[in-house]
Amino acid sequence: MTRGFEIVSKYADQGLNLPYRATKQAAGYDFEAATDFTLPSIWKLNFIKVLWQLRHGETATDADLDTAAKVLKPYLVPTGIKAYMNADEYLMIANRSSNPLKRNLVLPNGVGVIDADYYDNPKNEGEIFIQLLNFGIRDVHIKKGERLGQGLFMPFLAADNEAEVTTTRTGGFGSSGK
Ligand SMILES: O=c1ccn([C@H]2C[C@H](O)[C@@H](COP(=O)(O)OP(=O)(O)OP(=O)(O)O)O2)c(=O)[nH]1
Ligand SMILES: [Mg+2]
Repeated sequence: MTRGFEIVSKYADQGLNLPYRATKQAAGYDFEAATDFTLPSIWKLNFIKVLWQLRHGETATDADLDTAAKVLKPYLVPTGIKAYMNADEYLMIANRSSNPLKRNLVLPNGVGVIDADYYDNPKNEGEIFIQLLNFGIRDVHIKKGERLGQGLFMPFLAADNEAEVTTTRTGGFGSSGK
């Protein structure tokens, strides 16, 4: 076992496809969405707020801003996939170049880094999520099976004289603290 992909147990009977390379020499394994998913436009509420303000001369309340904040954030789109790899490797998640052009979707984290110790973590079994932000003016409806992004297995190097790291990964997305 060197590196590869598996389906997360809770998706076992959902007919998911493992990530795959679309052409002979493609570097990235394309990941599909595990479920239908809606990515709200980050502008929508802002437009409504501004129009409301222009028409009625009222400023937005804190409650309005809280509602807007729910939409103005990146979403974690589930893939139902986990990846195993050697200890000196990681899986880089990159956007598909067609996503910004065709669907106004960007990876707000630039690239995603899937650590080798994320695999089978106790919190979510190592499920990989693709973080996406919809900068278009309309909501984007993703269908199960649509390709969201690509994963590239990469080697990494460690620095000299590094203090021994003893912390075990328990999850992702801020699990190791601030
Ligand atoms: O696009 C991404 C990025 C990360 N992850 C998962 C795998 C990764 O191993 C873990 C932690 O990612 P990272 O170290 O980049 O985020 P963090 O904010 O430092 O979280 P943590 O404190 O859990 O390390 O979250 C994803 O599923 N998708
Ligand atoms: Mg981290």
